[in-house]
Amino acid sequence: MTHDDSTAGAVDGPGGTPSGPSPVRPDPTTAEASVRTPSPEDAVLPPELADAARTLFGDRLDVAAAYAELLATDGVVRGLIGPREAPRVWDRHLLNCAAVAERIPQGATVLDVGSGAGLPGLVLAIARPDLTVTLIEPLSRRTSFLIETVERLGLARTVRVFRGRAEEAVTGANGQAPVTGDVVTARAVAPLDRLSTWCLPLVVPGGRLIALKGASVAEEIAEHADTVTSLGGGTPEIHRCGEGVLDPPTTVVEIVRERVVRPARPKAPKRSRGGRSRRR
Ligand SMILES: C[S@@+](CC[C@H](N)C(=O)[O-])C[C@H]1O[C@@H](n2cnc3c(N)ncnc32)[C@H](O)[C@@H]1O
Repeated sequence: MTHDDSTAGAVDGPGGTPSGPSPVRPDPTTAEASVRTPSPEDAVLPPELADAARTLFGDRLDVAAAYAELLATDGVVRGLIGPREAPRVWDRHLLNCAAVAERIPQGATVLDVGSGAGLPGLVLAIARPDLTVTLIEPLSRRTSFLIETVERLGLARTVRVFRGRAEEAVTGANGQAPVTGDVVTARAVAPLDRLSTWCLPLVVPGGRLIALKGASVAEEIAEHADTVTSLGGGTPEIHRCGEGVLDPPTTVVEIVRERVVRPARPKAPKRSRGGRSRRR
């Protein structure tokens, strides 16, 4: 496959996109589907998803459709999503991500860590023009696509791209100022312990991390609850977004940043008096 590790991994990885093919499209796992030339037709909204798309995007549906087309064509050619994902852009990517908008307060500042091709950050910016969104992504091939897509979709007023890792975004890097957000989102980036370590420092106190997760979210929470607490996070809560609109709804875990915990400073090596070793 020509695509890189990003969004193909998102489907099977810890990010929790729903499994299974779309109900009416031809099976995209066939060899034929994977070698086809990317076509704008792949991005046409399937009729059975039209109601959900209208509900989630409202009068921004035309912008969402333009993004779907960019993902299914340019995004595939540039290796940002796998060719098998092209016919699934609406259900597995756009609608899955747009459902999360219901968890985000009006006018919030949102940071999307590990955006890849813009998921979920760009989708949220499309669905919710009241949000100010920063897409945080370290890989240049992906940030180039993101910057161009933001321009092409006319989103430059509300969306910016931070090129770097989440850990760098806390302090600022490469001439870019540090960023914080009321809400930090992530899909398919890392397990909850690592994700909390990277993302909670980016959340303003009282704000929240919203991570899109899959079916095993409860086990993941049980495994990493202590780490989350040690980082100042509150009790992780599971929510289902888009209930009655999407089948299945999108599962998220939310963690409020309740306390500000500074990272532990590494211990200085013990020095003996007079600079000499106590051992003889
Ligand atoms: C599997 S992809 C998921 C992309 C997108 N969120 C999606 O759902 O399609 C993981 C992304 O996280 C990015 N990433 C990995 N570690 C990161 C870090 N420490 N800070 C920011 N982004 C990171 C990678 O470059 C990659 O684009």
